[in-house]
Amino acid sequence: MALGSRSLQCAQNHVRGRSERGGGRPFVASTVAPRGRRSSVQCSAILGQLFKGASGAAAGAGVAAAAQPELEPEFQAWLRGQGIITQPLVLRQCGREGRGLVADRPLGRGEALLQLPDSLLLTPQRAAEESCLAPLLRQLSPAGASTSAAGAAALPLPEWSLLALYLAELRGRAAAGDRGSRWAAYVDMLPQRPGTVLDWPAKETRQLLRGSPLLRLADSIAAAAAASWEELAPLIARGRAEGLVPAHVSLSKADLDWAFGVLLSRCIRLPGRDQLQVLAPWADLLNHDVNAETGAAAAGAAGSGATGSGASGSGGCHLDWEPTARGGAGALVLRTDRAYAAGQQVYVSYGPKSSGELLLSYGFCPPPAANPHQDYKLLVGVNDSAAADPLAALKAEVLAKHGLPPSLEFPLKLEGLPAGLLNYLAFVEAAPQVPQELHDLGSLLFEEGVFPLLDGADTLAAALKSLGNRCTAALKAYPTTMEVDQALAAGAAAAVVNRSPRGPRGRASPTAATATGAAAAAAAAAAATATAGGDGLVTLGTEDVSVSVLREAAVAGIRVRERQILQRTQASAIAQLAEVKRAARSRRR
Ligand SMILES: C[S@@+](CC[C@H](N)C(=O)[O-])C[C@H]1O[C@@H](n2cnc3c(N)ncnc32)[C@H](O)[C@@H]1O
Repeated sequence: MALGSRSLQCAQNHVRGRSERGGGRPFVASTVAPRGRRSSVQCSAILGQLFKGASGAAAGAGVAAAAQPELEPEFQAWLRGQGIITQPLVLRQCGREGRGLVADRPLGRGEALLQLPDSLLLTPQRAAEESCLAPLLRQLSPAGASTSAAGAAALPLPEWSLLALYLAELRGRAAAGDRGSRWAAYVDMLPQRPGTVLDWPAKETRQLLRGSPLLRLADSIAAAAAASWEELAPLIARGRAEGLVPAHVSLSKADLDWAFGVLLSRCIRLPGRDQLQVLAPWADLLNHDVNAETGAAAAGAAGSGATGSGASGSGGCHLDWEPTARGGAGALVLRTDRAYAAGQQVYVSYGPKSSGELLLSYGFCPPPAANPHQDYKLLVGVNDSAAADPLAALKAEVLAKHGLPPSLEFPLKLEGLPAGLLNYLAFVEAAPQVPQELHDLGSLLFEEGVFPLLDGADTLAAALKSLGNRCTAALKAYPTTMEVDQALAAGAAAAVVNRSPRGPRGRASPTAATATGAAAAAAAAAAATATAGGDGLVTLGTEDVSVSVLREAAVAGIRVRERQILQRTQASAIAQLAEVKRAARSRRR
């Protein structure tokens, strides 16, 4: 097994992406309707949105482009007023995905479909300049300033905070009927509830994600939003005290929370402009294709950030800033990755994200079994196994020497072990009698890809044993069993679909809606806890209840897949360990 520093570098890049996401970012469009009773058809629509995946998003799925009333007419008129030609794409309702952009004539590969000039990008710089707090933002000391990712002017606050602050202000103005901003028509078409994890009740988040590595992601998203609020709250208070904030603009925490959700699910990062993060009206109506090639253009940002990097595979157009477009003035350009027939929806990729990552950052959950990016992110670090590893500091030092952090997330998949995992584990688990041997061990593992004997013990065997143990512990950490999760995933979905369409508070028996026996009983019990009725029946009387039940079902489906990945990894570690031991025995003979 020769895994060298290159493969470890790949793993490191992966983690770096995640921590960037944790740094905060944007977005989710939700078709969730306002509070109130909803019909089974509406519930099914929400269900469809959460579980969206293989069917509608498959490249090639057609959306009738025949004459239909124009969607978001005011927004589209505003775009036209700005000189934007939206053809040959038309805005359509695309079923479970909400609004989306559809070809209205056959498109060739590599065609430029959309060219947004800089003036139509809501950039952090622009947000700072147009904010009602601009005088304060200008005064912020250069010491506290950060340089924009685009390397342009120094920004007084992080990009995400500036965009959120201005979005929240725009929302307040819109709510008060103030149409003075030039972004008013854009803000009007943004979803009221982006549907990201920031919309989930905190207690529910912890309960739902217990045992899953997704809890770390949820925590990092919440922490980024909280940090941003901490940063903005005193500024807003000062602006209010100085009379800078118009009386009708609340700039409340709720407004900011909404803005964080919008950014998490809609912000776009532009590699062609040094990773500048922007909101791009119209371009942010592109939906995600789970089958698009890794690294394809992305609308959406969360974490690894919506990127507009090159799309080479199917099902993902390329979206990025092209400096030579518009006669050298530059523009955000969408290019087709292949030919499209009239009526086909055009997709981008939001990045190689697991269904859980999509659920938390964008509010929809493709079936995990159909998502090629589904994984279980195993966290491995020098301090995570033994509370007091006397060699921890030295290990961190050696890891740093090899360009590696003291802890790393490795994406376990059904298909096999991530590159570099065993090398990293072998190092983390090592306990040499002579500590300085860690230096040589690091060089062998990370530079040469060799697993040496350490004090007579096989370091590869130690890594495999550790991996098996970690999978066992991870499997035990889930609060539910596989059987219950399978029933929950199937049962809540069926409960919604089977709900009687008659009567605003129709009920469906979870027993009828789910599997039989113990699994059905478990689903019934779980469903009962999610309803106000307490009579063991699923009552989908309000949006919150139904969304909560559906979320539970989506997360249960994710847990099922995570468990399958852990079980297969565990079995593989055990089999490889047996092989290593057999080989050692035969060498001794
Ligand atoms: C950048 S917006 C795309 C436009 C969005 N459909 C709208 O109506 O505003 C991202 C949001 O679109 C929806 N979305 C995108 N791709 C999807 C997919 N494959 N399945 C279900 N929903 C999707 C999610 O609500 C997501 O938060």
